Amino acid sequence: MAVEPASQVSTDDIHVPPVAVLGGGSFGTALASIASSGGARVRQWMRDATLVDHVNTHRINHRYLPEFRIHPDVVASSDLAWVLDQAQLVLIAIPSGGFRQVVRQAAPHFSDDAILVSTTKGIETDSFLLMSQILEQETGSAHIGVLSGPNLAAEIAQGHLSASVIASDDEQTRSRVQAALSCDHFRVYASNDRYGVEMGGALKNIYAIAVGMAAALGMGENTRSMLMTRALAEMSRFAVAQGASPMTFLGLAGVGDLIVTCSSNLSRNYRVGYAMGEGRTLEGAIDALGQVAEGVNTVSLIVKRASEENIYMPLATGLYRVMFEGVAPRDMATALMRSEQSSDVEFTLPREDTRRAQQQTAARDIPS
Ligand SMILES: NC(=O)C1=CN([C@@H]2O[C@H](COP(=O)(O)OP(=O)(O)OC[C@H]3O[C@@H](n4cnc5c(N)ncnc54)[C@H](OP(=O)(O)O)[C@@H]3O)[C@@H](O)[C@H]2O)C=CC1
Ligand SMILES: O=C(CO)COP(=O)(O)O
Repeated sequence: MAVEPASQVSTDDIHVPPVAVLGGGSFGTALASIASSGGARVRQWMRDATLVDHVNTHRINHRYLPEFRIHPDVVASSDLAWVLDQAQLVLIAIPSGGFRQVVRQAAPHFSDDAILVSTTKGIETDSFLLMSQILEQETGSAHIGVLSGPNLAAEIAQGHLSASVIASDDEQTRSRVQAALSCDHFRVYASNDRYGVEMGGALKNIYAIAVGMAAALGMGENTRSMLMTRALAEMSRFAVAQGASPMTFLGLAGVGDLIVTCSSNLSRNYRVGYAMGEGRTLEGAIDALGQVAEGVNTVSLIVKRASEENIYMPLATGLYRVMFEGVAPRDMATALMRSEQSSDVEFTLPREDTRRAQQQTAARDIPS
């Protein structure tokens, strides 16, 4: 059970709506302190009672964010009903594998009209649903949003200036989250493309694995740039085919998040790729990480869906074959470099136009 610090007991004079954070990992921990710094009553749920005691006693989440001093007013608890009591904003930072189960447990305790926000960058395996769609299914709430952007938890914890996107069709959700999470070092932008923002967050993890692998193999900066730019083309091609706005991929939740996860050793997805590039097996890389890298599951789901819907995703497909079918990364790189010529920005020169031009050239070149 939670231990309430003295500063938490009297919150009657605080008019900022109470916040609940579900998840005791690195991102949930960073977000709880941000919300608390804005003056909200913040309660953070984590399932492990030992970690709860440690957080409340030492103000450190030694398991997930050991260098970070948690805001004095955040109270951790493993009592879900108590954490959610009167909460007007609920931030859910649970990996996609456990997301639905936690939402099901929590749903009976959500306050009427509470704003429910997923911060999770993954896809549910069996249903291919994004986390906000699970929230919709499980609660029927009209106040659902997604928070996504270039937000390495460890950097937020260090106070580095960072920005994110709250995406929702619901204006109240957007403005309440902007108010609750904005502070001197964290800035929240708004979007109404919930699907695009959420899909961007899930997809970029795939390419962080690919770039991590290429880095371990000694790639140059030209290579990194090529991979990231073509990754952006693939991500937007896939998401737009599913209904997202292409413009979203120009923003923080698209190219912004892609840049940070493909550039930093703090990204767990990048680290899985790097470990595989050094010669570890996938299982070895995951074990060495000891945390969730959502991209490992996402790449399988996306490659399957892209194949079913005939969406051209050579990088994701190549990565899948390296990760799960034992193809050597260098052989895959060569195959990709030698594959069919394509257009640069497909929204200006569609791939079909390039292909047609190639066919015409080939026909013209055939000697009669
Ligand atoms: N870390 C980051 O930099 C960022 C992460 N995200 C996203 O946030 C999501 C959460 O990530 P993050 O906080 O980093 O995760 P971590 O891996 O740091 O921690 C995961 C947390 O979720 C808990 N958890 C896992 N499964 C369950 C379950 N079935 N029931 C209850 N609790 C569970 C874990 O509890 P236990 O310790 O008991 O296993 C732990 O508290 C991910 O989808 C990630 O993509 C988004 C932006 C940045
Ligand atoms: O999403 C993230 C940063 O925006 C965190 O990425 P990882 O899950 O790869 O650590």
